[in-house]
Amino acid sequence: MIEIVATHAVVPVQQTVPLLEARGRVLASSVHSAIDVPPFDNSAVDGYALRSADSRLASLTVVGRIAAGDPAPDEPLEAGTAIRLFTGAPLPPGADCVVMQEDVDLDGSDLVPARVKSGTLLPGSNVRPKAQDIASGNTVLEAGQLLQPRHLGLLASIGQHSVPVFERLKVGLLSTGDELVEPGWPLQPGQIYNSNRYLLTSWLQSIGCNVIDYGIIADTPEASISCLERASREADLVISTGGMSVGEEDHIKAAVEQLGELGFWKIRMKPGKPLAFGLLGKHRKIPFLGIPGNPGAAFVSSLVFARPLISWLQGRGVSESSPDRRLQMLRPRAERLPAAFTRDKPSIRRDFLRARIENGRIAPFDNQSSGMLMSACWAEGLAVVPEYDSVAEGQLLDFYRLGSFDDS
Ligand SMILES: Nc1nc2c(c(=O)[nH]1)N[C@H]1C(S)=C(S)[C@@H](COP(=O)(O)OP(=O)(O)OC[C@H]3O[C@@H](n4cnc5c(N)ncnc54)[C@H](O)[C@@H]3O)O[C@H]1N2
Ligand code: MOO
Repeated sequence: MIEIVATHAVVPVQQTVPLLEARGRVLASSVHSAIDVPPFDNSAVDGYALRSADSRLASLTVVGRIAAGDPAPDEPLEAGTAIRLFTGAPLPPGADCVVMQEDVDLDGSDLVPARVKSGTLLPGSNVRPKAQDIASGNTVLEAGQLLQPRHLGLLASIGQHSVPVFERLKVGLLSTGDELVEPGWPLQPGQIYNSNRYLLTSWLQSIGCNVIDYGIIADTPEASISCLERASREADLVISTGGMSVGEEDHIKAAVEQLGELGFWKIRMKPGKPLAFGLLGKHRKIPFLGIPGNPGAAFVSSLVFARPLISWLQGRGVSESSPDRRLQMLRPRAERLPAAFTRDKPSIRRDFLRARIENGRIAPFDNQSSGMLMSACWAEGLAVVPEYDSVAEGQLLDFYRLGSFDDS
């Protein structure tokens, strides 16, 4: 899937946004620092700056005071003297260490290093040297980095007030199914509420996408073709839910074939079997992901398939040296944890169980029906039972915490 996308996808367009609007966006070009951080040698503690050789003296004379925010004095510190200073204050020239105030006594302007153990105050003690964190010219972040609060803090530390990011991915979302009704309306016999639209819209927004919501599309070939054709012009990625299976009312697959090409359909995964992937459009080809209608299947397949695809299209990891490395970086990380259950009958599909960790072991939700969302809300993650495998109690399985899909 990613190989096909990599062939057709274009690098997203860049824009510059203020730092406080950049959380969850993807950095469009690498950032180099124009300054040293910290910009000057400064004290790591509240105390007194001195020459380390003078720490053996019985007393030193305190000759001044430097607060954080003050400039360093011009004159070098003379032998036998010390300067009162505070955490973050610049080290005066001539001084090479700072003694903590708890380790000294003060007698008027005389400083007595009463509790300084011999040989412990050395050049550099309690000093944070200039450029300790970042040297001017260093690359601090690579293009393709997903910007989290810590990255914004780093960018602020080098004085950057705006940041180049890729434009938000536009995801066209459509729900199919004549049985679907929006929440807020009464249910008629045979109807159910459209939960996938809310699950997927809010999730897509939470991972930095702009959602173009096409609502509920009637189960007809005409409606499916017309909506997908429009979406292929307006969106960068189209996701549909429902209509992927084998019934006469399932028209999405045929519409994709007519408007572009179907890459694959059906996958040995549970839930999520009728998942489809394709490309829409004759000239500008945009990816299409058909997610099964069952809400539990929509939940699992959006994490397992849509998430890495979206990350790729968002430009994450563009600085990686090869597509394989990039893909590796975009994959969620699994933990290996023992099963608290047994399963005798192997399945021909890879099973993604909605599960919790209880006493360090994987405990799946009782009912794994793909029509259910209670299991998704109860779960802390997805446990993977490989295809053709039975499970013995204590057997180690891959467990993907739900957060691992979004933080990777
Ligand atoms: N004869 C076969 N029938 C089915 C097969 C199969 O292989 N052979 N596969 C089953 C599996 S597995 C799944 S998963 C579903 C997927 O079907 P579709 O993707 O075609 O989805 P629908 O038929 O439209 O709906 C399935 C189910 O989900 C409900 N649904 C649909 N959309 C929503 C929504 N937006 N919000 C809430 N619920 C939704 C719908 O009412 C159905 O109950 O097919 C099996 N059948
Ligand atoms: O693949 Mo379906 O999602 O098992 O119910």
